[in-house]
Amino acid sequence: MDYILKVKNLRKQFKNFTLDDISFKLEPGYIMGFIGPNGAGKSTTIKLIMNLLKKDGGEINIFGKDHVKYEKEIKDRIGFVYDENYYYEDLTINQMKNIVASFYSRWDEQQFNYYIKEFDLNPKVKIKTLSKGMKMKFSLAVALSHNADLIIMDEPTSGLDPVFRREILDILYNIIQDDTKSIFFSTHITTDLEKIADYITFINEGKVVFSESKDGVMESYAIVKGGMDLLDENTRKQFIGLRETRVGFEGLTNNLDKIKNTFGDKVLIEKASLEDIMVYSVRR
Ligand SMILES: Nc1ncnc2c1ncn2[C@@H]1O[C@H](COP(=O)(O)OP(=O)(O)OP(=O)(O)O)[C@@H](O)[C@H]1O
Repeated sequence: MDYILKVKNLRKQFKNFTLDDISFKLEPGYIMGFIGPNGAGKSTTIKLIMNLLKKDGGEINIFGKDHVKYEKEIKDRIGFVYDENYYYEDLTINQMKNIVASFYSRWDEQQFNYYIKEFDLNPKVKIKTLSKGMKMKFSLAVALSHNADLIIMDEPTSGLDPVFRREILDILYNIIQDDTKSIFFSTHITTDLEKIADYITFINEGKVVFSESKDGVMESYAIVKGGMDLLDENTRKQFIGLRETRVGFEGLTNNLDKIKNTFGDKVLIEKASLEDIMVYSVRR
């Protein structure tokens, strides 16, 4: 199997945080969402993949090659959107584009002009006058205009209105249709991932909780609702996370058979959303 992105046993140690043994793989033609609470290590992982930070251990292969040894060649094929973009604020969109375009061997001017128009950006205005959302649109236009085979984005939809977010999701979905390109992006907007992601990698406190197909995840987790009288020391342990109120409890499980055995039809079982899975897993 050829992977576009392969991260194996990745480690990075900061003074107060350790990214520990992170592994996941992404094949061509798929979208992987990268989720986790604030401070889980998502941006750190993305910076390590992009070699903006030096890893302490593990392997990162992109297009089958080591990401440091072949950095230049690899980055030519990556469309990167990052939350702290490093643009020259005094330049106009067009001037900045001319600089950025020179770094890419497969820059597509026509494509860029298409996106600038589509995203309602005026190429003559200075970067510093752009709103947060407009800057993100500019970054996206650049990332999508050099025929990248892998698009890596750190929270690309934060600060974007719902209409434009939907438009971006459609664009991303279209990009992977030829089965040769892949997209890896972090987000807190889990409903976006429910719409377009094929795989979900969930990290918490620097560790991978799971990295699986979205359908597999959505099938294996469920929300269980019932009366407080059903909970005791033993039954509590069957849940990944629990929320208790005066009227009853809601719990997350990934072992429905066991839950059905224990509670029979005394509980109500509902589908879990990605947000449920994240919230209950984090607040054990
Ligand atoms: N350069 C650094 N030096 C020391 N600690 C760092 C550094 N960069 C990040 N950290 C720490 O690493 C942890 C993970 O941060 P990171 O930015 O990767 O999280 P995140 O999952 O992207 O969070 P968010 O959702 O809030 O963006 C945090 O505790 C942060 O303080």
